[in-house]
Amino acid sequence: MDGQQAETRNDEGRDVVLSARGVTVGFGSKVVLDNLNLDIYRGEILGFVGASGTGKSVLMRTVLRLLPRRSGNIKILGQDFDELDEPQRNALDMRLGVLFQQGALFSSLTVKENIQVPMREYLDLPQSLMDELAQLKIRLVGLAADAADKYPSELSGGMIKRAALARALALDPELVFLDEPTSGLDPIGAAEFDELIARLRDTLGLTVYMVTHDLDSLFSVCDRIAVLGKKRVMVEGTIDDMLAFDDPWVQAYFKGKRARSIVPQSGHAGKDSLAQDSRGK
Ligand SMILES: Nc1ncnc2c1ncn2[C@@H]1O[C@H](COP(=O)(O)OP(=O)(O)OP(=O)(O)O)[C@@H](O)[C@H]1O
Repeated sequence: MDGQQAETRNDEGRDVVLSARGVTVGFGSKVVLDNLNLDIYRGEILGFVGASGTGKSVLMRTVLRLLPRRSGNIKILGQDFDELDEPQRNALDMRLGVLFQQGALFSSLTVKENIQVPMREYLDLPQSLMDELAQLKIRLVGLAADAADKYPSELSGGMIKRAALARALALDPELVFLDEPTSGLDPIGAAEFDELIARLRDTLGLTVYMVTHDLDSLFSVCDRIAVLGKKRVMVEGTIDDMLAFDDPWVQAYFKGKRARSIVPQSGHAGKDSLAQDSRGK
């Protein structure tokens, strides 16, 4: 099977890069996700929210095959990992980038060496070329060239996020998973990181799956939002869809005191108008 050619269009002609159907995940007697469905479309930034402990990380880890699922089907870029052999799985893995919470850089490796970890794992390149590629990624995420030889302990929180993003982009992925990328950053650092994500999406054509608690991120860069609750995706769509959705948590989240200072509450909240009202003002 040629994975690159797999059909990924849905009935409406949209290019679905990730499709989860009937996904159930649990631990012992505890069911965390029950019959969950989700689609992510090519080129979008999908913001994934939900109360603490609802299973956002569990879903991301399940999609990345770090956790087993009890049932259901997940297709990424038109392919189901369960149906692939090892070389095909590796080829598909190379098309995905992941930024875990807290950056998760290897503390004993420099930034350059961290970025080269996936290159070493999946590619066979001469060191000089890997050095050049690492420098390209470092510039791409807005770090200075001399960050290459620094260790994570020598970097600020914002620089660590950028270095981790550079590592996630090491293999030029099509789909990038970001787990709370702006957590721990000050508002200006968070806004700059959001802008970087949006710019990379625009220039590289990335699709971004972003778990976040950051209302500003949701309103300034996300094209669509999915809300996890009651063990499934309760609602997915635009801000207007969120504002109109009748659920106490969704209402409190999108119409609460903090949201009121960010989100236009009158409906027809286009993303551009949201961006102006958000942290970037
Ligand atoms: N390996 C595990 N073993 C047992 N229970 C787990 C495991 N991983 C997660 N859980 C449980 O699954 C539920 C969902 O956890 P998860 O970390 O996905 O929540 P979350 O929505 O990402 O929360 P937060 O927003 O606080 O990060 C929690 O009740 C958690 O205790």
